[in-house]
This record gives sequence, structure tokens and C-alpha cells, in this order.
Amino acid sequence: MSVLQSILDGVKEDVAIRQAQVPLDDVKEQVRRMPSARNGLAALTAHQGVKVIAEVKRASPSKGDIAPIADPAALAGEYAAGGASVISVLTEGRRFGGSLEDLRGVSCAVDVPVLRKDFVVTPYQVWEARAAGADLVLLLAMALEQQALISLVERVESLGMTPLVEVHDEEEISRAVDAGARVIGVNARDLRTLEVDRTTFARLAPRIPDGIVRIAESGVRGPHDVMDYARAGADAVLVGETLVREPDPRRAVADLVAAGSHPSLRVARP
Ligand SMILES: O=P(O)(O)OC[C@@H](O)[C@@H](O)c1c[nH]c2ccccc12
Repeated sequence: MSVLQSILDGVKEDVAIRQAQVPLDDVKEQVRRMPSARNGLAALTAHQGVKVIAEVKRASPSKGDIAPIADPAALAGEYAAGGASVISVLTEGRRFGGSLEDLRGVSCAVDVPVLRKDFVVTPYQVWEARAAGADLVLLLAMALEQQALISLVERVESLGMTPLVEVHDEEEISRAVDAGARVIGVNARDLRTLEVDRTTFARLAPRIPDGIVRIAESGVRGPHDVMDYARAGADAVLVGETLVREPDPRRAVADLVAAGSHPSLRVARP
């Protein structure tokens, strides 16, 4: 069984447990009492430079424990102060050590939009995301049949949030576009093997139609990688491990933001 499949099995069990504790109608009631979602699409298209999505990530199946992160809200505050356009919060518990509590805390602590990063396969998880203050929701093309992808994109949008559809090959790009995605992320890490290939983004970005936000995900080690992704056409980069290991995350984000707005990129970008 692939890593992805075993993660999905665990996620489905956990969703069933939560749904037994808090029925969908109760989650919907919580959503009704929430302030409306912040505009994730606007944040990702705001200025010329490459936007930075900074991730709160404690652990991963490929690396095990990465950083303890006692206070996710404080870390997110540092990210935002450093100039992050969006904060991503891993909410999967078993393999990534995250939770909806982390998301809730982060969402209350920052003004920038917040992404729920998880393995979302049911509408229940979309409602949960909004109830916890998410403004964007990751949807993995690889984990969803086309009809499910379409209906989850619609559900995310109907709650005022922005879907970020993650792809890793050309066929998934077509499926994401057909499903109406306006934000597409190319993950350099293959979720079935966990291997990182930093050339994936440059290979696939030209296949993403103009007008759709292009995000390069995973494997960013520092400003140099941001500039490489920028030259390959990235509108934004999503960075986890490198930032959570930093002693000064605010400064580290600021350095990535500066790299993404470097004057030398202006001539190179179409
Ligand atoms: O820690 P990294 O290499 O900077 O990667 C961040 C992010 O791209 C990665 O966490 C990720 C991308 N897509 C995902 C889907 C599920 C879980 C995690 C992910």
C-alpha cells in the first residue's frame, strides 16, 4: 500500500470519529456564527512578486518529527510579520502531528488568510475547516475521483473559501482545470513515494493555463530555490520544513519574500 493510501485510511477513521462526536448540523451551526472567510485568491494575486505561503508543520511521514511547535499561533504571527501572504496549517494528526485546534489558534492570531492543509475527502472536512477559521482548503487531485473533486471545489467555494488543488502530473492539471480550480499547486514531493523532485514544477507550470495561480510546493531550502521557482513561473511558493527549523522564522520568511521580489526576476518573468 502506498503512503498516501495508508494516510487516507487513517484520515477516514478519524473523520468518522469526529463526525460521531460533532454531527454535521452542529458544525454548520458553528460556521453560521463565524465571520466570513478572508480572500485567499486576492492574497495570492496581490502584488508582482512571488508570494510566500508559510506552513505550520510539526512532523511528516518522510522526516518524522521536524519541530515541536508549542505555540502554532505565535509561529504564525512571526510568519505574518515576516511578510507571508498566506499561512498553511497541517491539521492531519497521525502523521503530521497537526489538529484543527492548531488551525483555530492560527486563524485567530493572524490577519492573513489561512489554508487548511489536510487530506480532505468529504464535505464534512470542508465545513470543519470553515468552522475552525480556514480561508483556503487544499484538495489533492490524486486522492479524489473527478466527481468528488468537482463537488469539493464547489463546496469550498460555496462557503466563501478558495480551493487550492494540488497536482503532480499533466493529467491532474487537466482535471483540476476542468473542476474549476483557480489556484493550482504543484507538489515537488510525490505523495506515493515521498521523493522530492525540484524539476517537477518547471516541467508542469507551462501546462497550467494563464490566469490560474501557480504554486510551487515542497523542497524550498532557501531564497535560491524561491528564485528558481520564480523563474519557472511560480506566483507563490509553499514552504514548511525549512521555516519550522529556523531559529528566527520572521527573518527567514522576510528573506524568502525578498528573494521572490528580486529585481532580476522582473525581466525574466513573462
Ligand atoms: O516541508 P516542505 O518540503 O517545505 O513542504 C511543504 C508542503 O509543500 C508539504 O507539507 C505538502 C505539500 N502538499 C502536501 C499535502 C499533504 C501534506 C503535506 C503537503
